[in-house]
Amino acid sequence: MIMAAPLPNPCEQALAQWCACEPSLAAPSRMAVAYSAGADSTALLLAAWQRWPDRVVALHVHHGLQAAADGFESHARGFCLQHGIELRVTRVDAAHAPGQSPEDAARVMRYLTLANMAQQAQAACVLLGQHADDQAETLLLALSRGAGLPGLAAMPERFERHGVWFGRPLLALTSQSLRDWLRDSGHAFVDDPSNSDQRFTRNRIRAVLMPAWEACFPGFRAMLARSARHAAQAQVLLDDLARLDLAETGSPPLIRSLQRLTPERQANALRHWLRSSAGAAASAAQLDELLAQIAHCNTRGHQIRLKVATGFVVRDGERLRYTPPI
Ligand SMILES: Nc1ncnc2c1ncn2[C@@H]1O[C@H](COP(=O)(O)OP(=O)(O)OP(=O)(O)O)[C@@H](O)[C@H]1O
Repeated sequence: MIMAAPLPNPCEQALAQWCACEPSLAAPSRMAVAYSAGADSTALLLAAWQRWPDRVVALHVHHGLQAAADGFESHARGFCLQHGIELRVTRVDAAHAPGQSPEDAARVMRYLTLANMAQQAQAACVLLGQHADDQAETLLLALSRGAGLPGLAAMPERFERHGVWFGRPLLALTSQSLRDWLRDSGHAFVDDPSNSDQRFTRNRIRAVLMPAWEACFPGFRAMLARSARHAAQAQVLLDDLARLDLAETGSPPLIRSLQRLTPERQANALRHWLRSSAGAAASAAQLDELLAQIAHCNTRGHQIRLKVATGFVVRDGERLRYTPPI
């Protein structure tokens, strides 16, 4: 009897291509995979384990608040035991701040926890399982919220957070291709029940918008990914321009120097200053108001005090200053 050859895991090629752009990861001493026990990170974990058999560590974050979290952890333990993959688990309880959604709080806590675990494991990088559908959803979500370029750039293939490198090697693969491979190869994974909860905007985009786009524009995911890359490139240029302008205005910026820039360049420089010095994201309305205040700041007595993010931008003599919340 002729045995069918095992199907190749599509993540293996995607991982090889991603690594080819990362010469520093040609021979990592340790590599971490953020493993939720869901479909995507399961396929990714198996590809990473195939590539670096003795150097992969799976990192699982147990979200204590979620009812199904115990089940995810026990599945993750069983799966890693079965394959001889080292697994590390950390339990977190991410309480959300007023005005912050529970999902955002959980995401922020997850990245911090993954970074800490990766440092303890001395891993060169943490690989994440987001794919082309996630990227398309992120872009559609950004468009629906009127996002600027940083939002339209969607998710980068690599980024640094909390002193640790994170990578997304699967951004060109569709969710369906990963699930088909897992099913055909007989690998088990868990489905997070909250992924089908229609109260979440992202889930409505997945259930309603994505099939409609696919019906009108087959293969639209690759096109959206291309748009996101264009936006990311343009954002790099805007960041370069902001750094040049802030070198002229000083940081914190001199009000008179800001006034010499066009309003668009002022807004770009201020956004960059607030983000890089205080981690503060100004809304479009807040920036408009700040630009109007700067334009009218022509006398010694002109005060500026504007709420931006959770703190205030104030006039401090000749300069602006950001005061974070106490
Ligand atoms: N609890 C967790 N522990 C470790 N990593 C996680 C966890 N939740 C998510 N991740 C990582 O973040 C990526 C994106 O998270 P997201 O919530 O979109 O995925 P998921 O549906 O929970 O899981 P998967 O992407 O594996 O199907 C995952 O692919 C995985 O790499």
